[in-house]
Amino acid sequence: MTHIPAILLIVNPISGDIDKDILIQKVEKQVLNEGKNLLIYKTSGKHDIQEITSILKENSPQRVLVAGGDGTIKLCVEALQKFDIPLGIIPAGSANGLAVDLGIPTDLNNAIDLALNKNAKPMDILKINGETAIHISDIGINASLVKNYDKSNIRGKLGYALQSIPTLIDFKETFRFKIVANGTIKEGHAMMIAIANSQKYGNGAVINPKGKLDDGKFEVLIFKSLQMGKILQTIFNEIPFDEDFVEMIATDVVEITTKEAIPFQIDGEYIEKTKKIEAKIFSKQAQIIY
Ligand SMILES: Nc1ncnc2c1ncn2[C@@H]1O[C@H](COP(=O)(O)OP(=O)(O)OP(=O)(O)O)[C@@H](O)[C@H]1O
Repeated sequence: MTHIPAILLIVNPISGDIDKDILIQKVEKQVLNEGKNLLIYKTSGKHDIQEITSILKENSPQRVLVAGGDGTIKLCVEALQKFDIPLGIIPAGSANGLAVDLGIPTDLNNAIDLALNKNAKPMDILKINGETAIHISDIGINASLVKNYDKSNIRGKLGYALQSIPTLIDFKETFRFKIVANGTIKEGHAMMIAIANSQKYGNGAVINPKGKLDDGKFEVLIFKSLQMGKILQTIFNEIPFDEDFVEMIATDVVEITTKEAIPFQIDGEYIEKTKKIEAKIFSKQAQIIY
């Protein structure tokens, strides 16, 4: 009996606002045209990593396609850790931070075509306080903005813009930090410290122009300035990144401690206030198609 190669499509039914039935039909059509089998797994939000792992073991798909936002991509990256299978991304979340950063097409047909046909490239993955991180994490003013946005009902760019007002009320002063990286210690005051392997937030704002996804290093970006307006304009992608205004440390491991507990987010998801962050890079842990 000849073996028919399989493609596994992992769909988050609740992420973003794309119609997932149409998405599945489009993927199905292309996969069948290529003479392959399509397996579909819809996430439930519970035990997804275990479920995906057993499908991978049983079916050894040629590639995995994920339709969801950063949270869904992250769980696929975790499930794929022990397998050498490429992961293609079909942006179907609300913000799609990593997909924007990787330049994945927003057009559904083009994204599917790329995910099914292009070769994968290795990508470094971060562990931050024990959590897998695939995009940009930070403490300070942006994490505070993410927290306020999560609590509000207005989505999208306007939602973020509106939350800049309560964020500025909450977050008026710099915080004291200590960074240990590359065998050196740096201390000072900052409005925000980001940990980034890639370059851009989901709105396209470049905050880490030197970020490379496969160099075994990530960047710690210290936004020291008290010019709050300029920081927010950078985050909102209204002004270009100004190197003079941000200090950058390239490293493979970092410990950041702060005097007080500071708002903290990983990949657009608010975690909690924290006083200590430990981050480490794991070189070329994922095979991503982009
Ligand atoms: N069937 C489901 N019901 C409820 N929650 C789910 C389900 N499937 C997945 N989830 C949850 O969805 C979250 C991931 O969503 P994801 O980040 O991919 O989308 P998003 O929030 O719309 O996009 P983005 O991160 O781009 O803003 C995870 O917390 C996961 O547990």
